[in-house]
Amino acid sequence: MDTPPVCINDTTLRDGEQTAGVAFTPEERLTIARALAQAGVPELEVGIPAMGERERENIRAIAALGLPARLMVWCRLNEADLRGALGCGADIIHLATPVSDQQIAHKLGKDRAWVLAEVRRVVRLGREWGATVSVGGEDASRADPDFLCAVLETAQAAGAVRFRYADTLGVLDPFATDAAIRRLRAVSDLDLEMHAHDDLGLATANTLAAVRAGATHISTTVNGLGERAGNAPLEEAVMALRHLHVCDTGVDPRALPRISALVAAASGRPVAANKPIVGGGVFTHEAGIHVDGLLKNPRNYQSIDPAELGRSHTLVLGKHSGTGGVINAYRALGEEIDEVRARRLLPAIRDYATRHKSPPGPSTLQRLLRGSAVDACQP
Ligand SMILES: CC(=O)SCCNC(=O)CCNC(=O)[C@H](O)C(C)(C)COP(=O)(O)OP(=O)(O)OC[C@H]1O[C@@H](n2cnc3c(N)ncnc32)[C@H](O)[C@@H]1OP(=O)(O)O
Ligand SMILES: O=C(O)CCC(=O)C(=O)O
Repeated sequence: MDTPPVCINDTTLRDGEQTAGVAFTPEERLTIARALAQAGVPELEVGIPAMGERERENIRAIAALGLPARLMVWCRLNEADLRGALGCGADIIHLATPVSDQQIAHKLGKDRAWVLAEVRRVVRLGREWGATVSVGGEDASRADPDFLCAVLETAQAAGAVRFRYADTLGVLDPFATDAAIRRLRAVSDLDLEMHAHDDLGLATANTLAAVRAGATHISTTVNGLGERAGNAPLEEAVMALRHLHVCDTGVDPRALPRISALVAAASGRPVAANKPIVGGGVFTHEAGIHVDGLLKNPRNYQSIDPAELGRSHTLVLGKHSGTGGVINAYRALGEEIDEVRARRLLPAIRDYATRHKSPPGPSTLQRLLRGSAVDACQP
């Protein structure tokens, strides 16, 4: 099923940097913003002006790059934050308010009527001051759906161009996401942004469900950085939309591994080997049956062609290897061995991999080959 194009709003430099313990230098922020824009990410959420003059300088420095991406800044829904955001050079000022009764009462000490009145007042003020305004519904996934519709209608009537639906605590599954976004879509044609968190490992799935249900924008972060378990990873969203929804986000997949490495270094958060799309091990194969299948035809065990990402398959030997993999590994070293010889080598290869917790390298393979030749001469 084709889905309409969706606009990625990458928030690595806002929610991503909110990961506890992560702080980018001003230079890292510029490098990350540049890399994302050059890769084709159309929109970047680049910071929180209310944090102070230094952060506003950081935001202005990104704006001064003149990148081919729209810039958004995050504000609380109040006049002071809005005022601080003006003059930062952002294209969109995002004004966020809690929308669940829990947060309205126990974080703000207010009520629903106050929230609606503030949406009306502060969004209008932003419009009067010449800003393009987006409204964020924090904790939308725990909010009363009827109230959420009222917030959306109020925001639109006041002149907001977008509503961000935040699953702030990552409590949705794709079915609940579908229902929630469809409900909003039914009452309003306002642009809708899905902002998913990964507390239950469902951020990417929920983001895709939101797109199917009519979301026009999605929040992502590189490597899934973000509060607690993080946000929907940019690399997963781009590749899942491309493969499952036949949706081209405009982001060049070949740029994703480099951006992932850049953000991993700048954040001090290494990427797990099995992290989808960008993990070091996600195109590496050891198991005999898989290696045999890949050697016969890569499509036997390939969902994503690693070449799409500028990557390639790597075959290694280990405890689960079969003779096909062993013959292939020795061929790569210029040694032609037959199946009998390969089978004779397997126990030593398995033993090595078990003891070292890593595949044998070329010199070890040569040594094992010489050892097996000696063994073969024994009576
Ligand atoms: C779900 C999210 O990711 S929201 C984004 C969260 N990001 C961050 O907090 C990172 C940046 N934050 C900061 O630098 C600081 O928290 C600041 C500058 C925004 C505010 O700092 P302080 O004024 O010292 O307040 P502090 O952080 O202690 O408390 C937050 C205040 O904002 C209020 N607040 C929280 N969300 C909102 C909102 N959407 N709209 C209006 N007020 C809000 C809280 O009620 C609290 O105010 P109170 O003390 O009057 O009750
Ligand atoms: O912009 C918003 O409203 C969402 C803020 C956020 O990061 C969240 O709720 O998870």
